[in-house]
Amino acid sequence: MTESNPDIEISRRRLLGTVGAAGAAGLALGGASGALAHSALAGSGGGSATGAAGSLSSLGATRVAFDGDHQAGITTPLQAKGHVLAFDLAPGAGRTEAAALLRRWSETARRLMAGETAPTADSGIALDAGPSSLTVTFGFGHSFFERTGLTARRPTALDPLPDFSSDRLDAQRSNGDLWVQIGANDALVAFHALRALQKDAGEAARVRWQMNGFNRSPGATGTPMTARNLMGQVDGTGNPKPSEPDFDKRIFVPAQGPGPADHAWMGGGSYAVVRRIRMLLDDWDKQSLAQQEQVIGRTKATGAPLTGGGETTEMQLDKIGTDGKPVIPSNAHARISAPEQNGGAAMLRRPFSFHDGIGPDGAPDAGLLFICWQADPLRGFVPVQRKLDRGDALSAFIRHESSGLYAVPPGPRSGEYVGQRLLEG
Ligand SMILES: C=CC1=C(C)c2cc3[nH]c(cc4nc(cc5[nH]c(cc1n2)c(C)c5CCC(=O)O)C(CCC(=O)O)=C4C)c(C)c3C=C
Ligand SMILES: [Fe+2]
Repeated sequence: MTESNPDIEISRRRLLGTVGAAGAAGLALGGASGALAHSALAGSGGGSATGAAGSLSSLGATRVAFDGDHQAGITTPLQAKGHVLAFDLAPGAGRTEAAALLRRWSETARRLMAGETAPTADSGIALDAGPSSLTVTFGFGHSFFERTGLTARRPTALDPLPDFSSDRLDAQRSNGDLWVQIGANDALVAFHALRALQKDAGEAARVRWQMNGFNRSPGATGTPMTARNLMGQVDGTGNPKPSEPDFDKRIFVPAQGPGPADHAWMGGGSYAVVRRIRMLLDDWDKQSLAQQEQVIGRTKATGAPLTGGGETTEMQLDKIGTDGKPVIPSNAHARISAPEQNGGAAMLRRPFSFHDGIGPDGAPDAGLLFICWQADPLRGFVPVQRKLDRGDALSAFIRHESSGLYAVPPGPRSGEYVGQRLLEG
């Protein structure tokens, strides 16, 4: 709260009124993990958050913890609104400026995620709203380490992704020194955070690219369910679940090693692969329902495998139909990307949809801001994308237009800033 701004103080009091009976103290969700870790990761966002708190009366009241073992925004349920952006350090800015920036960003994120105003010159955009499940997540790109003289501490997992034959990447909208992901269940809360963080960057860093995304609003469906994408598919079914014994091992870098001591700062962190994937929706919509379902290998209505059952029924990949062909086609997206087809390679997909208007050809510039999380991209995204690149039926309907890989350090301890163990270790 800025003491110099009486308007903001008044609004903070109003906000506490909004929080109401649930009580502000009872709304901080996350605890040790720094984020909600409910099973319905891709479900309707606040659905599981609301369930956890029981008596929440307002979607805006839900709060995700900033401090914790892992940064928020990885296992947090999908939020309705997202901004993802990359910054490059300004010419002349190095490790000192980067450390000061991460300190400012962390202070701002910590406050905004708690439903407070920005530390300096709050814009007022989010006045009256609660934290609305706001999360802010920070990562480092490959180039950050040269800029800051920290190449000895750069993990090999951050080596550039290989080229894929179907890539149509725009370098201006790819990579970057620093990456920020913002998610919230209210568009104004999300934009407020975006403005505050951009102002914090000051002279130290410039926006390289920025993308905006969305998901279904919590409460839009009768019961919380797995998300749908802009092709209309149920998307997220096969995600690893936090309740699975190997979840942490797949998604987070082990707290102790196994790498050299120089890389220990990433213990508890994760790697984010970020891809703007355009959907060729006019071509997709020309396909019959049966054709669309063959492309994925699952039904459109429920997301159940074509081999039968419900959404969470295992796919029977060896089941042969009356025509003598596999019921789930050999080039179906869900078959090719399944962990059992990729030596166990798995990732946590946590995307936003995007729509950036209509192009000159009348086609929507829309698709998926594909964001996936893993302990090691060489055991997650890379082998799966290599295989999809060679023979995915979905390839005819999508185009990878930008790409980034970021080392996302662990969550901060109380009073720490994100990345402190790298920048001051
Ligand atoms: C390299 C990783 C992947 C990319 C890129 C990707 C793009 C992409 N996917 C869909 C839609 C669906 N994907 C589904 C499953 C699925 N996809 C990947 C990986 C990538 N997808 C994985 C690992 C899985 C899970 C496989 C499994 O565990 O069986 C599905 C099916 C439902 C589900 O499990 O989520 C859909 C639908 C789109 C539209 C897209 C690019 C725009
Ligand atoms: Fe997929």
